Amino acid sequence: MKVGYLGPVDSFTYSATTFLFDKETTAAYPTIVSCLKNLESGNIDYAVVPIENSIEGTVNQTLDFIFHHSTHLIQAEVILPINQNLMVHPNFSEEWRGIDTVRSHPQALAQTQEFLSEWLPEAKQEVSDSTTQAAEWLYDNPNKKMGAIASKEAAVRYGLSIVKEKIQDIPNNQTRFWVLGKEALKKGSLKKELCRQTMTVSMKQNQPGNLHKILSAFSWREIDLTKIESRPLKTKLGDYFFLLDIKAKDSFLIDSAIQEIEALGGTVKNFGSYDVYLKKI
Ligand SMILES: O=C(O)C(=O)C[C@]1(C(=O)O)C=C[C@@H](O)C=C1
Repeated sequence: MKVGYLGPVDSFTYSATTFLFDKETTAAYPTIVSCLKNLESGNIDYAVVPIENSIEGTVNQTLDFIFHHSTHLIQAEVILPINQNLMVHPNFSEEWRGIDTVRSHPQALAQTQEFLSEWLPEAKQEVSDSTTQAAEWLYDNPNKKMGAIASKEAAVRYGLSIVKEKIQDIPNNQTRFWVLGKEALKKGSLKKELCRQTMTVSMKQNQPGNLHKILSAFSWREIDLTKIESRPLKTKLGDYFFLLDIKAKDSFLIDSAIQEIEALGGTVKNFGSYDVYLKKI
């Protein structure tokens, strides 16, 4: 079995991956899309990718790829506490306030905007494919007056100095990661938090009451929606699909809600029913 993830080693996605899988089975990919494409082409059996953060919200790259291209289902979810750290090359640990650029994954930059605007208001913000990739870049460029935002583990791996820890805008920062694959994945040894089902719904055209009709199919059956979000369909301005997360209890009730939505002209795409696991620090 081979499990792909957004790497390199010590990215937050790596931490979510090794919570469920042996390190020996894992393979790092440089971007979310390359990881998901390798799943589609059969080079790996599962892909682990971030989907949502408590500060910055949905990871659109992940959602869009799954909606438009994926033939796999979500088989599990891991929720991970996320502590972001500002690190520099040890050459600059005394004068870190003078760094002119901070690099990280866009999600990590977004999670630390309050810190950056207070402590490094003049520094440029540059994006990297993952937090660890930014740390690796600092290691490769010891003479640049730059900082990276990444995990503690990444700082240790690349011999960088953490100058401020836990710099995310809220203390209880968490990210959800989805494990996609063809085969069901049950981790009997781990306590699951809940079962979730995720689907998208799109309606043929914008008509009054469309969203109300979708929601009422769930509400009168007392099905608990935990998230709803709209994303562009990428057809033309004003066309959207809706992403729905549901607390999965009774699959018969959910199936009948889907039938009702389809009878109303909606197109439903099932992303999967899966167990959710919480990793504690
Ligand atoms: O860059 C990483 O380390 C990742 O695993 C990606 C990612 C994300 O895309 O949300 C994962 C968790 C954090 O929210 C920040 C970055």
